[in-house]
Amino acid sequence: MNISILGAGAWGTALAVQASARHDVCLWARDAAWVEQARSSRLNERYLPGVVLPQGLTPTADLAAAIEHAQGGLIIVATPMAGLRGMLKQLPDGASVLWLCKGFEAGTGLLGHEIAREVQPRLRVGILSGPSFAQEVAAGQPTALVAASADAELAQLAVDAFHSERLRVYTSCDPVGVEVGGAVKNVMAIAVGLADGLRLAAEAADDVSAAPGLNARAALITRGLAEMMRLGQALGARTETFMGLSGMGDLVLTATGDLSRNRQVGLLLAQGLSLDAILKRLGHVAEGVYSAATVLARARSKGVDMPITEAMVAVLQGQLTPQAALDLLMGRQARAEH
Ligand SMILES: NC(=O)c1ccc[n+]([C@@H]2O[C@H](COP(=O)([O-])OP(=O)(O)OC[C@H]3O[C@@H](n4cnc5c(N)ncnc54)[C@H](O)[C@@H]3O)[C@@H](O)[C@H]2O)c1
Ligand SMILES: O=P(O)(O)OC[C@H](O)CO
Repeated sequence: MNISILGAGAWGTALAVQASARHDVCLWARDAAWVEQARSSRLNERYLPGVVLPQGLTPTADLAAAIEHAQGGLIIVATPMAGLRGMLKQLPDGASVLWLCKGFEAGTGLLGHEIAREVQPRLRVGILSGPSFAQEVAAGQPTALVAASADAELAQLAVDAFHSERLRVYTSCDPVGVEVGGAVKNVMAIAVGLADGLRLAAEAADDVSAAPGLNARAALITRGLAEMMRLGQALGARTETFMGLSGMGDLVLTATGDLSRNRQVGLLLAQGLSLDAILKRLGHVAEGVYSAATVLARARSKGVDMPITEAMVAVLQGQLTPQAALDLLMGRQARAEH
């Protein structure tokens, strides 16, 4: 199959490396200088250091050629959420496209499938999501993903493109649930990072008496899942999706795995670094930072209560300290669990 991956960050590059073992893969980057360098070095030192780009993978800066290459095949949009709208606008009618980004669009508050419906309704669209750190996928470490689309043939195309003995690809007919899971887990990973970071700071100060520990981590993950499900149900998702790879699976990975950029944001905020300094240090996108406020706005518009998200928005906007956010969550009125 001919596959074009649009966006040569960590995740686009990792999937391109995997797919190029069996398919003819074009990897488009907007930075022509990067393409020149990648063609000669066969490396992506900026976004995925140490991973060799196989010969079956062709880096290109020519977007029209990349789109042409995937005619009758598959286009993967691998930009952050902020780039999805611009990419979809350039794709031809009838193209088969999946995106990898996880979030709500800042400003409009839309999910990917809603953006697609708005800008290019004649595309065949879906999402590829699930618990997956780019570095592990690039290294061939076992991973399971989920391809979600209302178009079952398109989800199957994702299986044909990426399923292998190292990378399992499940299908789902619930794009709404898969997208909500991917967006909300990033915000929850910031929250868990924040709590774990407070614990580390307390250990460094040799006073862990009231610091959040493993109990707090489990509570945030579980109540985070409850928030994710409430919002998903309000937006028309299927409940069982949140028990799957793109819900609980990705929430557990991102909230507890130190490779997560969103978790790192929380850990570093708890150390007292400013958000600007953290984003510079990461050098990669942390979608939860940009979509937290839109998750909250979307939830409020549906009358959905999302207290952890609300506290994270206040921390990210500098209105609450990490400790005050935790105190606020612990001080909420008692209520029934379900
Ligand atoms: N890294 C992972 O392990 C991983 C795994 C699953 C999903 N994701 C999701 O995939 C998306 C991309 O993540 P990443 O890790 O590859 O990011 P990254 O920060 O490593 O790279 C982002 C890439 O997109 C390009 N880009 C940024 N804005 C753009 C725009 N407006 N138009 C075109 N290109 C643009 C950058 O130049 C860069 O090449 C995110 O939404 C992320 O949540 C990442
Ligand atoms: O590094 P993060 O926090 O963007 O998470 C990466 C992936 O979404 C994990 O599935």
